[in-house]
Amino acid sequence: MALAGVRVIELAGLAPAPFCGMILSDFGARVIRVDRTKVTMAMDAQARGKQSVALNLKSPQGVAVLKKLCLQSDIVLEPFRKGVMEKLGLGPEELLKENPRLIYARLTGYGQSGSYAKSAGHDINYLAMSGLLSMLGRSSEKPYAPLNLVADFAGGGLMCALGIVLALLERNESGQGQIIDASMVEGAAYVGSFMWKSRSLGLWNRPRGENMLDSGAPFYDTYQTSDGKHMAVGAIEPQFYDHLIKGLGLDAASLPAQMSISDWTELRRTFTQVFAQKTQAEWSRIFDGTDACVTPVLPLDEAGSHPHNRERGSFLKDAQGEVSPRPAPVLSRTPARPCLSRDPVVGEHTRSVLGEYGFDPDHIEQLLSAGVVECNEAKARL
Ligand SMILES: C[C@H](CCC[C@H](C)C(=O)SCCNC(=O)CCNC(=O)[C@H](O)C(C)(C)COP(=O)(O)OP(=O)(O)OC[C@H]1O[C@@H](n2cnc3c(N)ncnc32)[C@H](O)[C@@H]1OP(=O)(O)O)[C@H]1CC[C@H]2[C@@H]3[C@H](O)C[C@@H]4C[C@H](O)CC[C@]4(C)[C@H]3C[C@H](O)[C@]12C
Repeated sequence: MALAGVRVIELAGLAPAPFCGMILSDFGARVIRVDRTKVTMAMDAQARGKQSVALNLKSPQGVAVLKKLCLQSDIVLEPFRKGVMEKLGLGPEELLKENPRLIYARLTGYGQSGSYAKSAGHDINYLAMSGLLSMLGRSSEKPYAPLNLVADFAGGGLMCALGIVLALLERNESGQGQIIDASMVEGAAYVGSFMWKSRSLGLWNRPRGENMLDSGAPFYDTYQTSDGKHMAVGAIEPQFYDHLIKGLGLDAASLPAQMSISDWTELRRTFTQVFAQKTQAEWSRIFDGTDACVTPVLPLDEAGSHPHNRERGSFLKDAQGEVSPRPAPVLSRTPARPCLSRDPVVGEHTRSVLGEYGFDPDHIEQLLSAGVVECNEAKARL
C-alpha cells in the first residue's frame, strides 16, 4: 500500500484527528493511537486498523515514553488546542530536535496563531469563521451546518492527511520533517475556494437560499415522493434539464424558461406536485440510465446496497458486520486495504508496542506498576 512502512503516533482526539489517522491506516501506515489511562472506552469511531497504547502524559515518565515512540516514528498527529503539547514538554521544538525527520501534524480549529488559537470550538464554529456557514441554508431560514462534515472532516482530518502526505513526499528529497499547522477554519475555507472564486460568475449574487446551487433553483433541489422518500435533482445544463422535463412527463412549452428566476417558485411547485405522484422506486426506474441528473436520496443503511454502489464495492462490511464506506480514492496498483477486524481496546497493544519500540520487559513492568502506562490485553480477549 502507498503508505506501507510509515509509522504514525496519533494522540487520541475527538473526530477530525481520528479520521486523519484512519485515512493513513487505510492506506498502509502503522497508526499507534495514544490513549489516556483510566479510560474505559475510546470515543474513536474511526479506529480501523489502529493499535492503542494507554499512556499518562501527565507524568514525566509518560512524556519520556512518548518521546521514545516519536523518535522511531515518521509522524506525530496531535489534536489538542494550541500550547498543550508545549506544556507537556512535547512541543515541535523538543521532538524535532530529537528526530529531525519527524512530521509534526497539529490539527486544530483555529490554527497555531491568532486571537482564537487557544479557544475551544467545534465544527460549527470553524465553519462559521470560515465564511461558508453564512451560505448554507434555505431561503428565509437561518444558516445551518451540514452535520460536522465540512470543518471536522473535509477541512480538518482529510486536509491534515493531505498535508502529511505532502510532507512525506518532500522529505524524500530533503530528508527533513516539518510542522503542519492544520487549521479547520482554513481547511474548510480552502475546500470552499470555489465559492470565493466563482463570485465573478454571478453564482452567489442573491441572498442565501436563492441562488442556483444553494437550494434556490428548482432544478437543483430535492423532492418528496409518494412513499415519503426523496429524489435529488441536479439538472443544471439545458440538455440535462430537457431530460428532467421529459422524465417528469411535462411539456416544456407550457413551462416557464429554466433560467427565469422569477418563475422558480412556480416551477418548484410544479415539480413538487409531480414528484409526489410516484414512489422513489418508480422515479428511479424512470430516470436511471438517463442524463436527467435525478437520483434517489439514499439513507446510510441503503447506500451500500444500491446496484451501482454494490457493483463497485463502494461500501465494506467489517468483521462485526458493520457497514461503512471503503477508502477513497481507489489506486489501481496500490489500493488501500482497510483492516476489517474489530477496533482496538484502549491500551490493548501497550506491552507489545513498547517492546517493539525498544523498552525492555523490566522497564515495561515498572511503567505498568507505576500507572504510567496501562495494558488491557486481557480485556481485548473477552
Ligand atoms: C466525538 C464526537 C463528535 C465530536 C465532533 C465535534 C462536532 C467536533 O467538532 S470535534 C473537533 C473539536 N475541536 C478540535 O479538535 C480542535 C483542536 N482541539 C481543541 O480545541 C480542544 O482539544 C477541544 C476544544 C476539542 C477540547 O478542549 P479540552 O480542554 O478538552 O482539551 P485540550 O485543551 O485540547 O487539552 C487536552 C488535555 O488533555 C491532556 N491529555 C491529552 N492526552 C493525554 C494523555 N494521554 N494523558 C494525560 N493527559 C492527556 C492534555 O495534557 C491536556 O491537558 P490540559 O488541559 O491540562 O492542558 C462527540 C459528540 C458527542 C460527544 C459525547 C457527548 O458529549 C456525551 C459524553 C460527554 C462526556 O464528557 C464524554 C463522553 C461523551 C459520550 C462524548 C464523547 C464524544 O466527545 C462525542 C461522541
